[in-house]
Amino acid sequence: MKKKGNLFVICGPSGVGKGTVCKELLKRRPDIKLSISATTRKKRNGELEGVNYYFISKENFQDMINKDEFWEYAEVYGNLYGTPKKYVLEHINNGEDVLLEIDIQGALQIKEKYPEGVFIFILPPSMKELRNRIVNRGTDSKESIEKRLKAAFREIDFIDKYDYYIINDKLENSISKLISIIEAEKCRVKDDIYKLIQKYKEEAK
Ligand SMILES: Nc1nc2c(ncn2[C@@H]2O[C@H](COP(=O)(O)OP(=O)(O)O)[C@@H](O)[C@H]2O)c(=O)[nH]1
Ligand SMILES: Nc1ncnc2c1ncn2[C@@H]1O[C@H](COP(=O)(O)OP(=O)(O)O)[C@@H](O)[C@H]1O
Repeated sequence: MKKKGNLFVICGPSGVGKGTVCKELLKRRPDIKLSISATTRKKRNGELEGVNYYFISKENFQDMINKDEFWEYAEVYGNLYGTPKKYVLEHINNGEDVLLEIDIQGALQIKEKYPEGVFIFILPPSMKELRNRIVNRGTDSKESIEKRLKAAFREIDFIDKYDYYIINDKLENSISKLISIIEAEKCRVKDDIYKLIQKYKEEAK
């Protein structure tokens, strides 16, 4: 059986820089596969279909739920978001590492189904800076910003569900930390190590 790839799940409050960190990571590590989620949220200026999300109608989203095509899905800030199951499982089973950028409700569902996933929480340097980042991004209404900031406190309370945290202060440092986590996980002693040990034993015969 082929060695499975790792699953990395990135979470954190809106505006903390998850998208920015993931984008930068993938530039440096094109070997990592990013799962593109489906959402019923409206496309923001500059976002692209099939790059940021698959932007679909509520009816199509429901259709995907009915066909059991999501690995997880949740309602976040009034819109539906889901991880298409096929892409993720195909790549993991093919030995490739997969990155998910999802909310806490989704992360908890994945943790149930796939506890060997690596759960990483991105924290802001301060709540003041978090607000600045959401405001300066310029993509959200005042109401949407308040919704996101309130949710930030609720999400932070789940920190004990995660394996790692990264304070996204300087982007460069955050990327280095994330790459260190990814590399460390590749060296974790897991079931597949026994096959290698067996091979060593065979060689020594
Ligand atoms: N459960 C779940 N959450 C998702 C998925 N895709 C994105 N999200 C989360 O939905 C939230 C809103 O994302 P988005 O609309 O891009 O807004 P932003 O976080 O303000 O940039 C974020 O917490 C994302 O991590 C998904 O497939 N499943
Ligand atoms: N390390 C950082 N330092 C300063 N600004 C950042 C950093 N990371 C991201 N940003 C900025 O913060 C804003 C929110 O980032 P974004 O990636 O959209 O967050 P999220 O995906 O978590 O909602 C963007 O304007 C982005 O350029």
